[in-house]
Amino acid sequence: MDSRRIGILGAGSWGTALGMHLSRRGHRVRLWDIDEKHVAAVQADGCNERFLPGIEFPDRLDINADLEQVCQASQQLLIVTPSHAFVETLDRIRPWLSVESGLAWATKGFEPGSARLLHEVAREALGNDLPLALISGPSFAREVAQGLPTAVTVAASTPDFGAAWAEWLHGDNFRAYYTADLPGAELGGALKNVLAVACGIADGLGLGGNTRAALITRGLAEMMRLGRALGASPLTLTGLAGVGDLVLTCTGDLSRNRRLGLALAEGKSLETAVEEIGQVVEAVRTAEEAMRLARRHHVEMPITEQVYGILFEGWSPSKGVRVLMERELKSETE
Ligand SMILES: NC(=O)c1ccc[n+]([C@@H]2O[C@H](COP(=O)([O-])OP(=O)(O)OC[C@H]3O[C@@H](n4cnc5c(N)ncnc54)[C@H](O)[C@@H]3O)[C@@H](O)[C@H]2O)c1
Ligand SMILES: O=P(O)(O)OC[C@H](O)CO
Repeated sequence: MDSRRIGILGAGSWGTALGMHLSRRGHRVRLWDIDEKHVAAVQADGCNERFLPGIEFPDRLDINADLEQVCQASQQLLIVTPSHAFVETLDRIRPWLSVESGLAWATKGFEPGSARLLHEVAREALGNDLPLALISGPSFAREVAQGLPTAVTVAASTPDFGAAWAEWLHGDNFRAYYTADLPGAELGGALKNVLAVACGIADGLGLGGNTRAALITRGLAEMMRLGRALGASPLTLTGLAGVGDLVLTCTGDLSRNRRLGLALAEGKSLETAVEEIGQVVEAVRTAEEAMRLARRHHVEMPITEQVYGILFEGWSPSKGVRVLMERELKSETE
């Protein structure tokens, strides 16, 4: 296997888990994080106690607060910050990006304020020649860090770059499929977070399995409608980056977005719930951006709209369910 020197920007749970996996695959991996105290703690502990407690770092993985050192030492750069930090991280690492290195990321979300997909942001910032790739799909960080079987999608702007990232990732209980559909892989990874909040709310209210299945399925219909407007392939949305991640996040209690829904159903405020979770909960920003896109493209997204209303307009979770149930009769495939 072609072993690479990889720099990962963002040493939260997902950046660290991907770093662990890639170093087990034989790559030399350097993590960087903006939080210097966090970096110092990881260096002292030999593991990421804050986000992945109890899982020791393998050989060939270390962490550094010096961005220049990490970027200079790396052949490939992978951004794994929350979506709100994507653009500033891109700007920081721009001096070390080239057509040979390309750029990859595993962030899920939109650019806050514009609702642009991250590949659109990267394309505008870096031009058309630099290869881009993103990693998406059903992948809880803790399970990847533990080496449990996982399958993801790598979407890339060129077949060579997609195949290269898939090969660097693939192996050691980790399958990577590749596709050219960047909008599909990005939309699936972003929108599923909002739908997971809806499922968390429904489960927290004790509404049962029928409701959960209905939310997942009709949530997929929302994804498909917006996907059609943005040029995503339905095949991607029924693959790992769509249905796969939707099912995982809507049903798995490791999901921070699902746990936000459970906390809201208990009557906790958004601020308290997010603070208690203590990690990024992408649905909060994504709900806002998804509604912006729905309005811009005249796409009906009633579940997303209810989640938005509950998060930002003070709508009650139980009323949200009633509104969805009382919508007018329509064809399932509309
Ligand atoms: N955790 C998972 O299971 C998982 C899986 C797949 C995708 N993702 C996605 O990966 C992204 C990162 O999530 P996470 O779970 O690692 O979050 P996290 O909350 O575990 O950690 C976030 C990390 O980002 C760092 N950070 C914050 N602002 C930064 C900035 N301006 N510059 C650089 N670093 C900054 C923080 O210091 C922290 O270390 C999200 O978009 C998430 O949806 C997460
Ligand atoms: O914990 P969540 O809800 O951010 O989900 C993590 C991953 O995106 C699951 O694929």
